[in-house]
Amino acid sequence: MNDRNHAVVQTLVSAKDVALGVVNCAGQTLTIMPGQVIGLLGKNGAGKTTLLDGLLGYTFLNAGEVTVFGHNPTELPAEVCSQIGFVAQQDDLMPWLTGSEMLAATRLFYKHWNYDLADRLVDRWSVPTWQKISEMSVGERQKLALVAAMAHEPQLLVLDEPAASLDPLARRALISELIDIVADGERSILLSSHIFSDIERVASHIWLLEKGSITYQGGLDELKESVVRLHLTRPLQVTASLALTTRHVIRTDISTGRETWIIRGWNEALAAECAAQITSPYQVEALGLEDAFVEISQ
Ligand SMILES: Nc1ncnc2c1ncn2[C@@H]1O[C@H](COP(=O)(O)OP(=O)(O)OP(=O)(O)O)[C@@H](O)[C@H]1O
Repeated sequence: MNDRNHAVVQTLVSAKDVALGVVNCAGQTLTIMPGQVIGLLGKNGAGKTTLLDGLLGYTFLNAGEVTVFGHNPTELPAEVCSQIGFVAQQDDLMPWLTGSEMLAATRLFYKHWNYDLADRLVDRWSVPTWQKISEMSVGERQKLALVAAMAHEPQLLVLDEPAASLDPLARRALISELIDIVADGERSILLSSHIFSDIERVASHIWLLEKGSITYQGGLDELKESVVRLHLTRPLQVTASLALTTRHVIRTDISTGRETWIIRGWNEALAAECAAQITSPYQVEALGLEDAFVEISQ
């Protein structure tokens, strides 16, 4: 097998030039590789759910091409479907079944079902499996949907805001399960969430969706390091023009005696330019993921 074939086999999901609904990723290729945990971030209405639906073949694309395990996602063979676990933002559980009946029905679709894992998750999350789904709370339904998506140990787990209705204990349990899932480097997770502390705990990579377009695809740490606040003392004294730096300033706050630049694309070259040319005191403030997202999205 040559390197090119090897790369194709290894890529779990590839999405090129995808357009559907508000999503327009013309000129962009998104990939999910084994072992990656991708946090999909974006404001309300950015198109996260739309993109996930397109990647999994639940919605037809207007343009572009997606492959999932090398197949068109609208025509996935059964053995590929069994390698995918999905929890939708709004669950589609059958309300007339009890939790146990629902899990029993779900496992009929899979050759592999880890009974111990399902029992452990039900126990850990105190899912009332004897109750009818229609009588469960929103959080209990979300936990049941997670058990159903995880018990067949899929190679690709796709979660659309999986923790939105979970209490902090259940959320922590979910994150530790997700960390265990990817520990062997073989399985991958794509999850959208507005809970940035969760994303920071579990994600290796980030897809940042802004108004339907991916504006960042890369490592979590690299994203955090690329957005800084530069706090400058006024009046600002520079020895030459800061052409490179100022091109990357996305916002400026000015108050008495202080000036703050929000810089996107911070790197060694910009740091060196500032160090060489700004003679008045200044500090560089590194940001957490949530602050970086807020600054980028304003
Ligand atoms: N069923 C639908 N019918 C018509 N338009 C829709 C539908 N679902 C989504 N949209 C449109 O697509 C846009 C993106 O919605 P989507 O659910 O993908 O956003 P999102 O990033 O997941 O948002 P949120 O963070 O609020 O879940 C919405 O603003 C809406 O205009």
